[in-house]
Amino acid sequence: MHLYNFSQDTICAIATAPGQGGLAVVRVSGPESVSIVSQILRSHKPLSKWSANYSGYGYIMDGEAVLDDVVVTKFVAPHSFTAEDTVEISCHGSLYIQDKLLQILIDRGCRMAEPGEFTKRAFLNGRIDLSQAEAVADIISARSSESLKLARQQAGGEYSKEFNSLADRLIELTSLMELELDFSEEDVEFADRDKLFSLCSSIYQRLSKLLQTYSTGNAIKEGVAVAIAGPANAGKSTLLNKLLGRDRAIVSDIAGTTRDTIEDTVVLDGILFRLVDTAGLRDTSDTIEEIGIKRTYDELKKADLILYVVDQSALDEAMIKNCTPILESIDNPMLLILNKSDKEREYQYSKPLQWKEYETMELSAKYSDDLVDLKSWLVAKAKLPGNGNDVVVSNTRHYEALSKAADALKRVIDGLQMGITADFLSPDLRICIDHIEEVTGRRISSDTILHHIFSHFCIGK
Ligand SMILES: Nc1nc2c(c(=O)[nH]1)N(C=O)[C@@H](CNc1ccc(C(=O)N[C@@H](CCC(=O)O)C(=O)O)cc1)CN2
Ligand SMILES: Nc1nc2c(ncn2[C@@H]2O[C@H](COP(=O)(O)OP(=O)(O)OP(=O)(O)O)[C@@H](O)[C@H]2O)c(=O)[nH]1
Ligand SMILES: [Mg+2]
Repeated sequence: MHLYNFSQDTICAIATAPGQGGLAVVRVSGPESVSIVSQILRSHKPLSKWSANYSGYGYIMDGEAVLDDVVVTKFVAPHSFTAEDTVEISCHGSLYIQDKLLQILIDRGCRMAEPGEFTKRAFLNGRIDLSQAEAVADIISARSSESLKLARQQAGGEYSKEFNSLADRLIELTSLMELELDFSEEDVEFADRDKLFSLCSSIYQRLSKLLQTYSTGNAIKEGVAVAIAGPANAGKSTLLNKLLGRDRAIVSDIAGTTRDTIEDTVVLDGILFRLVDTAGLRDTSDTIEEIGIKRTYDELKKADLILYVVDQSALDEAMIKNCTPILESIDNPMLLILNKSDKEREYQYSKPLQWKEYETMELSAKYSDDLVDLKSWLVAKAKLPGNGNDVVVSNTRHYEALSKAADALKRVIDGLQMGITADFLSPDLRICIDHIEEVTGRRISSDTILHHIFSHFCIGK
């Protein structure tokens, strides 16, 4: 671990959103923060004399002229977000003032921060681990209470503790096994095979359980993708508009109204949904409509949830015949919506509806006031099981690392069952530990991986 491995450079960036605002915050972090800012700050006493965590009023000077009056906060290492000396300048949010202030800081020896560099420093200086650093980015991009909850869980200690303790249990075991290798002549067993087996199995089960939380966890983080599909004229766009609470898509009684996919978001019960209205499925000779229908099939594959809408009043045997193969090809959780419940059925089909196995809901997209049951269905399908405090994996990097860890552990378990000796088991145990430790970054030293993670942050974070 690189505890208090302070960087040499002093970096600066605007931490607030780009553009004009009421205020803007410029952050400066690194060993020269205090001395650089004190050169351009006129205040009741020199910045170097301010106590830690103190905020005070002053003037930023551009040579002899006042650029702006500001509030400055001083943090003293290691008690700051980056664990370095940090100075924050809260100025008026004019674009000119922001640019000029950065320019002055750079002239005095600061370097423009790279995206995520403040958080990267917090990680490199040991204030937070890698999964906590990633959680900072998730907190910033959270758009719903549930995604914020996941991000805050990962930002807190519990998430990392789970993975560090799994790794620690395996490390203890591996050390015992590797001890055996040192005494291989003597044919001793330090690590009891039965205990080893039950420990590996229990960790494997835990990993599998955590991996299962990913699809829902990631959907909550990114927004749950809901495809609205079905035959032309079924009322898909009407349903989209009703769920959004506004007229987003064009509705008409002409079949083939929607040609391209239309996407918009809505938050239901704290969960962000990405609703995708699609081109109605029907045989067509229109080239553009055909492209739209191909997109519908793509959306059906990508969606987390599918609302398959049919006009129950217009259902006849031909339509049932057209829809059945599509319905059968859908693997994702799906709700079959029998729309236009306000309308009488035009055609009494001879056989009972053969779609008994599908979850079905009858409604009127056009005339019902509120689609309470449908909204509850969406929320129930998107919610995570459990009490809300369980560790949930929502980060793709973590998911990949944990999948590899589980694969390696599976090989160990299989090997134990076959009575394989310690020298063949310990490499896979090591691989498993390394992958688990990738999550919290105990085992990440690669600059490429770090660069990849932090370059996705905003500048100033
Ligand atoms: N103005 C401002 N607001 C902000 C941040 C910031 O950096 N500056 N944050 C940035 O993300 C978030 C808060 N995170 C922070 C995390 C740690 C420390 C800090 O100074 N920690 C010290 C002292 C702790 C204490 O006094 O209890 C430490 O950990 O030693 C500050 C902010 C959100 N709001
Ligand atoms: N009576 C009744 N009419 C509805 C209902 N839902 C939609 N409609 C009508 O059905 C027609 C088609 O609605 P749309 O929402 O455009 O249907 P669509 O499935 O998006 O159609 P395409 O985009 O062509 O695939 C419109 O005239 C709507 O007003 C409903 O619940 N009851
Ligand atoms: Mg439509």
